[in-house]
Formats: sequence, structure tokens, C-alpha cells
Amino acid sequence: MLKTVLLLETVAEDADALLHDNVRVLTAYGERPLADIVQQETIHAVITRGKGQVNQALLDACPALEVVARCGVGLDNVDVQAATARGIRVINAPGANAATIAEHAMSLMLMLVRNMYNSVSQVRAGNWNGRNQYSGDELTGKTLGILGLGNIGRRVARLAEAFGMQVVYWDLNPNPSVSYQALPLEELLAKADVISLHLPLTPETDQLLNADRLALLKPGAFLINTARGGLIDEQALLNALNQGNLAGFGADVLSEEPPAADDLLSRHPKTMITAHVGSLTATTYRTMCMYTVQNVLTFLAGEAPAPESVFNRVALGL
Ligand SMILES: O=C(O)[C@H](O)COP(=O)(O)O
Repeated sequence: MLKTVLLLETVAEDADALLHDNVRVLTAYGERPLADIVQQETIHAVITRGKGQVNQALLDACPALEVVARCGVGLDNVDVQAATARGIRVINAPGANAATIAEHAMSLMLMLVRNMYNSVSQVRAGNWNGRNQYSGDELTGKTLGILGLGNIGRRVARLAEAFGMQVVYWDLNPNPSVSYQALPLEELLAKADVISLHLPLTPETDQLLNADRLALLKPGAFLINTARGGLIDEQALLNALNQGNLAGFGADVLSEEPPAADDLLSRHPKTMITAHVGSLTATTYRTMCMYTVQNVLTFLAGEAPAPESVFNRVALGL
């Protein structure tokens, strides 16, 4: 029997073609409402990206579900506990976007710390002479505090070292095999010149950077968030930018995406915010989608999916 896969969001073209070649594909982003689909169809697999919610209601509506796949890394939109309790396999793509997110974090860091955006805007406006005003600073010699030393955090650490930064980190589970110094969170916040977030959004990390913790930042510090908006109390962040120690905020994520029309953070002169594009580079997007789809097909065929800790582009022929 041909298995049925429900796509909650689009995937890269060749991953989509691979699915169509092997299974029956239904989409929740077409004409047919999701409620109708789950009521009338037998769904064996659900594939989502960052928006489609795989919650208890969806799981309950799909009694034949065998596997949920997150085409990406963050699992905050998937009720992993409920799925696992039902014996449904949850697959994501750990490490798949580590290189590109790390590059994005470094880009935001460089743009902010060097005041690049303002300088470019001035030149575009025909004003070369304001150059002293937009000189910025350099990363070399600065201390980078990484929150979360997983696949992405470690990659950022390596790039930052190459830029001559001193790397310290905080993680719920410090990694004894790395050479970077692990610090208590409060100590790191007070010490780092630049802080970069690389944590998943979980009940433990929700609003981790609250008003009290933001108040600990070193005067003139910069904060980078390419992980999840919910890690930061954004109102407290605004206050820190307006009155506090924070010199700048660079992010690819916000707690509400897209932000409300009257959102102040994304328009603030000290922020530089991109629209959750970190994983959307042509290479990573395709790789992540192919990896996920191949894993789903392997699982539906009754075989073990690729080990979750291994992300291997060579094995995928990419
Ligand atoms: O968790 C992830 O993999 C990234 O945030 C990318 O999310 P996206 O699939 O919504 O682009």
C-alpha cells in the first residue's frame, strides 16, 4: 500500500519531487483545509518546517501516524513528548544548518559591531563625509559569550576564534571535551562583549534573558539571536536598548514572526533584524529538505532512519 505523507509547509523542489515519486502527498497549504484532510485521509507521516504546528490536536486527528519530521532543527513547534508517548517517531535534521546559521550570526555580529549598515546607508545617501561617525569597532580581541554550545554554537565558536575573539560559553549541560571556558550564566553576561544565542526554545530556556539578566550586561555589549525570539523578554530588551547597557541587537528571529505592524524592536536604530532567513540559503535549504524526506521514506519503508547525530552531505550526494 502506498503510504500518505502530509506536508504542512513547502519543501525544496527536488525533495518534493522525491516524495511524489515514492508516496501519496497531501498538502496543508493548498485549497483543502487541514481539518478536512485529517478527517478524511489516513496519514502515515507529517513533514513540517518552523511554522506548522504538530500539536496534540493534530496527533489525535491522525491515528495511523508513524513519523513526524521537522525539516530543520528547532522542535518547538512539535509536541515531541505527546508524539513519543504514542510511539510516533520524531525526526529532525541536527547539524544540518549549523554552518549557515553560524555564518549568519557572524554576519550580524560584524554588521552591528562595525556599524556597517549605517555606514552603507550614508554612502548610498551620497554622504561620504560622515565616516568618523560610523566607524564602529572590531571583533578581534573581544570576548564572545555563547549561550548553548551545540552544533551551531560550536561552529560559531570556531569562526569567532578565527576572528581573534576569546570564546566563553554557558550551557545547561557543559561539554567537558571542549577547550572553551564554561561560565555560570550571570558571570558570562557580565563578562562578554558580544553574546550569541544558540539554544533551543524549551520551558527551561523560555525568556532566559529576562530583565534581571539583561541588566547584568557589560556596558556597550552587543546581543545576537539567531535561535528563537522567545529566549528573550523583548520588552526588557527594548528598555535595555533605550536606557541600558546594550549597544546593539542583531537577530534573525523574533517572538512574533512576522512582527506586529507597530513592533518597535525591528525598527529600532540599534537593531539589525533579518526575517528568519538563516537556514534558507540555497545549499542548506535543499540539503535539509533532502535529508528529511529521505529519512521519512527510509522510515516508512521499515528501515532505521539515518543516525540523528550524523549529518552527512556526501552521503546524500550533495
Ligand atoms: O529550526 C530551524 O531549523 C530553523 O529555525 C529554520 O526554521 P525554518 O524551517 O522555519 O526556516
